[in-house]
Amino acid sequence: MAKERIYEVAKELGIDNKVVVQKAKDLGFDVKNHMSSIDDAQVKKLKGSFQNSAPVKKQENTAKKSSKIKISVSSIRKNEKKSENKKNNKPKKRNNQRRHDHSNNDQAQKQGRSSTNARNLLKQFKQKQRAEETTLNKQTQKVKQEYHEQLKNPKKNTQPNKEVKSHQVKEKPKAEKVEKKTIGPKILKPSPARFKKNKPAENRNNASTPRRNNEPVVPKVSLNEAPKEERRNGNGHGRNTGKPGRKGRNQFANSHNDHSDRQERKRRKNKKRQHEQPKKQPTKRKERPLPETLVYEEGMNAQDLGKLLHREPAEIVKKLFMLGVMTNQNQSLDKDTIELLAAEYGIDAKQKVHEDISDIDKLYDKRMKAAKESNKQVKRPPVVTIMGHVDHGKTTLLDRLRHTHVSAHEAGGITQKIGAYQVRLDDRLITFLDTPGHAAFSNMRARGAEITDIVVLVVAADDGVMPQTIEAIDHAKSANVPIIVAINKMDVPGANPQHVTEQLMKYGLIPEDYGGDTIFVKISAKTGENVDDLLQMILLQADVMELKADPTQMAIGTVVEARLSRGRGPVADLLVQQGTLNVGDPIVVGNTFGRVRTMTNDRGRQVKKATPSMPVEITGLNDVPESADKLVEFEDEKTARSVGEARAQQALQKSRENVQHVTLDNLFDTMKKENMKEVDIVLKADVQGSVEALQQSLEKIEVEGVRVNIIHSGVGAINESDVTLAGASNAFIIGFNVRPTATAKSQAETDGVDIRLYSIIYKAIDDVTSAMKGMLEPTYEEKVIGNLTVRETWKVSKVGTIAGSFVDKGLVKNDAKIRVIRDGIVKYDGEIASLKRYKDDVKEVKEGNDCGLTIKDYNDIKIGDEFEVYEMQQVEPK
Ligand SMILES: Nc1nc2c(ncn2[C@@H]2O[C@H](COP(=O)(O)OP(=O)(O)OP(=O)(O)O)[C@@H](O)[C@H]2O)c(=O)[nH]1
Repeated sequence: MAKERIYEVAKELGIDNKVVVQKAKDLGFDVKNHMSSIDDAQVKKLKGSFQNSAPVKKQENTAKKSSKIKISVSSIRKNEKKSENKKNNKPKKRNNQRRHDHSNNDQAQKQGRSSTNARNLLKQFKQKQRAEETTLNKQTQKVKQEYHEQLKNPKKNTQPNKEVKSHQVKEKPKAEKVEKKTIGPKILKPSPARFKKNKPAENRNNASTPRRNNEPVVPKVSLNEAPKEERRNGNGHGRNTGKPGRKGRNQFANSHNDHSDRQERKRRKNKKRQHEQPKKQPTKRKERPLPETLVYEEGMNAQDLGKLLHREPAEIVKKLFMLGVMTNQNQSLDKDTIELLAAEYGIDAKQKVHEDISDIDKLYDKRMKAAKESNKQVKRPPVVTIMGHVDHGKTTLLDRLRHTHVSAHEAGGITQKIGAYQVRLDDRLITFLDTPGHAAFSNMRARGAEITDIVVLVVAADDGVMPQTIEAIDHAKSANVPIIVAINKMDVPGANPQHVTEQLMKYGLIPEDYGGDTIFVKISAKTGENVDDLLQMILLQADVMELKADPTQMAIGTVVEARLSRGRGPVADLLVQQGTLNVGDPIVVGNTFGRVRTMTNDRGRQVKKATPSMPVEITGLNDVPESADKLVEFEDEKTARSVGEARAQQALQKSRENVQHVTLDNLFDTMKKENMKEVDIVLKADVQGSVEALQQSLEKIEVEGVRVNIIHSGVGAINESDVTLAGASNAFIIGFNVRPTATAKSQAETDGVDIRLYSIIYKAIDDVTSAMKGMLEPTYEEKVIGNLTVRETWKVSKVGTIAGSFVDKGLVKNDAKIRVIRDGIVKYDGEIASLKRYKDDVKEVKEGNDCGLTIKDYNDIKIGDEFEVYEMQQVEPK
């Protein structure tokens, strides 16, 4: 049996689905909605039931349609009404009339007239609608004309009628928009596409008429086309009032909806995609082979080790668990555990050695060593220091060299005081340090700078060997620097070079003529006699020493002098020792850092680079370094900065700590700690005989392979030079029947140099021997500080006997020692346990006061006992 669905029946009848469904339900059919099916009989019955009512429905529909039209028309009229003056009641009446007609029609529909009537009715409505449209157009035309007039004469028509005003209000935004678009030179013609899309009617109208500036083209169009637009838009059948605000709101709502819809769609899509795609399994780390050696750092955790071993941290944790170490991935592991783990994996473990880049001394030494092993080494100029006794002609010699051998060869060269300068001889350079004397030399040495290759010892031929000559010899020897003797003032009539030579031979400087290896040159700094020979000899000595450097590596050097310049900031005169220093290089100098900003040579010329042994003055450091500070070039400024800052911090820390020099007291410990093979001593005595006697005795001392080495000995008071030398050589000073000068004493205190003074030779020898054997015990002496008498005693349980005493003489201290004397016999010798004055614990009680005291482990105190209070005081060795 054929079945039909309700909606099919409704379609056939031209009736609304809902009505048909309801009817079917009324007829008792089992239907739920318009999709429910009914059999033929039911179809017939249903259709039959609509025999009479169907036309009514159709009529209803028509009525609905007409009502829609009516709404449309009424809404237009409503708009119109707004724009028109409300005083005009005529249209209202007409409307009322129409409404009346319409209600009549409705009534007729309700009374169930035929479909023909309905169609007629519809026709009537359409006619009316057209008629109304015509009226509306006429009115619009009128408004348009008024609007034109107003635009042409805006001032004249200051009081437009309400109708016009209403239209203006309605169209204002558009008009403004257009005016903005059309006025002014910058206005561009709107794109045809957009124009067409937004205002098709306008486009059509404007096609024939050329547009002029300020011509209200758009208002004309919009006014004309407004109703058409409304219809065309079909926005709620004329419900579009044309109000920009509302339209805007709708647009916003729509766009908002669009946006949220889009988001919603996107979200759903993503969700779907997520759903579709099976969850990605975490990719398993590729199994890579274990390293041969595990280079670890203490404190690494399972994650760090996992990275090194190419294993999952979880696996490491598991392995450790199996080894009995309970840990998690982030827990730091100790050395043993890491090595155990490495053993479990069957690989070697090696702890990473941290290189402290802030230790520039190490870096300096490393580069120095690398340069010496380099095959890119080239000859470098020797660095010379001139030493000698006062007034023997050091400065004169330096000046002569500077003026003759610098100016003569370098055009326009006037030497600059930059701590060092270079002289030229036969196209070879020699660098002279501009600070003569052994003090500066030893100061540099004391600070670890050994920049001098050759010492020129100036001895005046008319004066001979003097104390400072000897000091200079000792300083040079101590630094292992070869000496070239320049016997000066040869022009002076009383010059006796032979005598000088003989004197110097006593100090181990044997000329080649006498079978030695020391070069002697007889010169006159004043006249310049043989000065070239001296230079030749220096170069010869340099050749013997094979002084070379590698200019290709990163630069290292040493500061000769440094100062703060007013306009240029910190300035350092330095000597490049290895590599080449360039302008712009990041450097660390001592505890300062920076970039080489400018570089000036000894002739005051700006240079771009400095090669080995070349003295230059540089700027660009953040602070003033000290002389003898080391310069080390770095790859980048960042590292240089961090190293410099770290060093400055360390220096600050160090300055707070006391630097310990070798003293007789710590000699044994130092010997053991520093694995010393020689104990260096500076020896000073009142007479040469004592010096020799002491020197011989001291040099005979030998304790477990360690010997005494007298680095300098002399007659006279201990002076600053002795202290400097001792400080630089980590030696101590022995003075026999001599005293240090005031300045030497204070310098020794500052530098921590130990000075021992003796008047008995064997005592000095004993002390040194004992110190070397580690047996030099400090000597103590008993010193009685007070006497007391016991006047009262109290026995207190847990405390013992308290002796109420009176201080007869001196004082009593709570940490002093005490003797109990009864009838002249010492009854007990011990320590004070507590000391009180009244009820308070006190540190000391002075003469004429009462006090209460207890004695450690002794309670047999009686009234009338005497106490002798004493201290053990260290006695300075005499
Ligand atoms: N006749 C003569 N006089 C010289 C010679 N060399 C130096 N003099 C003089 O000796 C004096 C001292 O010379 P300096 O060069 O100042 O001696 P110095 O060693 O530098 O002295 P200090 O700086 O005090 O350590 C000056 O008057 C010089 O003119 C020389 O070769 N012949």
